[in-house]
Amino acid sequence: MRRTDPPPRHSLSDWSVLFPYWRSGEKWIPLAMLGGIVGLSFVYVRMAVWFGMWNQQFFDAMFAYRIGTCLRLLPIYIAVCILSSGCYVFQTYLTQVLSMRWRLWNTRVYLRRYLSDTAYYRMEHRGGRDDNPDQRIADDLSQMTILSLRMGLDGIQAVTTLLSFSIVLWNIGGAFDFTWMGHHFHLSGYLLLGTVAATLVASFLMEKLASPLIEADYRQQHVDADLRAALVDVRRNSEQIAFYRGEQTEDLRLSHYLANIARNWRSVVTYTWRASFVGDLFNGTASIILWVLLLPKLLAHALTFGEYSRINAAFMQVRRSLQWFMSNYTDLATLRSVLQRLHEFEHAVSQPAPHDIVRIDTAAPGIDITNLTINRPDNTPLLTIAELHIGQGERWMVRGASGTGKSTLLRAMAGLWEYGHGTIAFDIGHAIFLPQRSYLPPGTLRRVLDYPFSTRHEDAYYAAVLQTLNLGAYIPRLDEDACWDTILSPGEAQRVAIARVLLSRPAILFMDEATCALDAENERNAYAALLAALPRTTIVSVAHHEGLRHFHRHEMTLSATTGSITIT
Ligand SMILES: Nc1ncnc2c1ncn2[C@@H]1O[C@H](COP(=O)(O)OP(=O)(O)OP(=O)(O)O)[C@@H](O)[C@H]1O
Repeated sequence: MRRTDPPPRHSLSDWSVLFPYWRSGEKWIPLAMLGGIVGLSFVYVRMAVWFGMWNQQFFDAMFAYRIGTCLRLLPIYIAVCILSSGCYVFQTYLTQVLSMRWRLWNTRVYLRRYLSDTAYYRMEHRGGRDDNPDQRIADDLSQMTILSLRMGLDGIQAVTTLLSFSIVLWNIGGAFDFTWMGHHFHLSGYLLLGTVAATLVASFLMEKLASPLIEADYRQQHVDADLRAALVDVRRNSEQIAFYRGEQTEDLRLSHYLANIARNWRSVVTYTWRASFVGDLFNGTASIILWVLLLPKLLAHALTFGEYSRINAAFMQVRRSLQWFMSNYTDLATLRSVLQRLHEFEHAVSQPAPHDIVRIDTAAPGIDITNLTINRPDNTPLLTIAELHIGQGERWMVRGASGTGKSTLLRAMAGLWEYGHGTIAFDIGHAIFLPQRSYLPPGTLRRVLDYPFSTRHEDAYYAAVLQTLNLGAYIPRLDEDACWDTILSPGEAQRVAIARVLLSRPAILFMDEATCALDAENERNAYAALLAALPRTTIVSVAHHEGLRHFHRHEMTLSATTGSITIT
């Protein structure tokens, strides 16, 4: 996301990311669990109502010095306490299990969508708001399930509590009769009305003071992610930075992100402080509010201690449940920004890959290009190929000055370039692309050599291929689990990538300066090995080194001035 962009407005459609799990084929078990959790909430609230009645009986007996009644009431209380704690523990357990199941399901779905149809590549190269997919998949999904379950269930419990204790408060609060300016007033359920009015005033104040917290929280997630991404950048490029001794510049860059965090954090602190102040003030003054509401009863000497304790419990419960929105304000703010980010992510992964450059998967040997125009992202033309046929087993060298579009041509062949139009036909399923910098995933060297396939070969085959490419020293380390990306030199990494080709024996091979880090002898050796082992494989190779010309029968030279190709 560009930092100058204001955070987007929250919209109702953001909430749609909550629903797919509950409509999926797996919905029955989670729905049953959810039903169990909600059922336990009702039981829990029913017990709280019972505790209120017990309080009244117990304290009335206590202040009437009826010790026998008190002793009779105590064991029942202990039994219900144990039952209530059991309900609470079981409910917590069910909620945690449900939360994890939901998170795992969502993460699997997101990963599938992120990794399908090269969405991960397009999101990275298009720019825009859909940054930090790692944060979306790893953190936001977890937060979404935990927060929405907790808040949803607390919300249900708050409503149930509110209804149950409102009835209690209405019934035992009685009416308030008074005369004002010569008129007689009769106010039924005034205790309940007074409690609701006081809580709503506090909630209104809270909304006014703390609503910017949502935006501040949204920005906070972004600035935190920026710092994390910059640190990953330093880790990935540690060697280059160390060679340049770029520590100071990196320090400045990281400090810039840190300053953004600090700046936004100040807003978060201010808005949180405001919200907490109103919430805390209201909590602190609750007993005074109740005292004021009870004044008519006190003045009329119409309140026993048992009644007071029951009213107090009911008042607190009604207040707490009404206050649910207030006390969860920060969580609600976080949930809304999490949903907003996930919605943006969903929007980004669901953007269809443009297919203006049509790739036709054909079983026919060779490659056919028709009316191909490749543009730059700003739609200015870069390269045009009217008609080109590359026959099976032919070796083509692609040449041209830097920036003429050689790598972009290969990107278009791989279906990764979306600007332009035309048709490219070849056996897509049996083609391999070798970029200049190979990807070496963590794991054993054997796994690195097999990537991205899971086909296993005989040990002797791996050994022979490594030996051919002068990588014999690594044969004993085939099963060593290591970070090969940092262990192997760039030239060795390129030879490992060529070893992959020799192992997987593709019908078509595209290489983009895939041997540029090798010395002349190893480069010649690598090409000779490829040609000897794969005589029927079609090879299209972007290369600058003159020494490679004699490994190719054909040459395609890209022109910077005309944007066309010359074939020799
Ligand atoms: N993602 C991108 N966004 C904007 N411009 C791009 C992008 N990728 C490539 N280009 C532009 O397209 C042109 C061709 O780039 P390309 O990498 O294909 O050149 P090349 O011929 O392979 O160069 P070199 O020999 O230096 O590797 C360049 O002007 C480059 O700036």
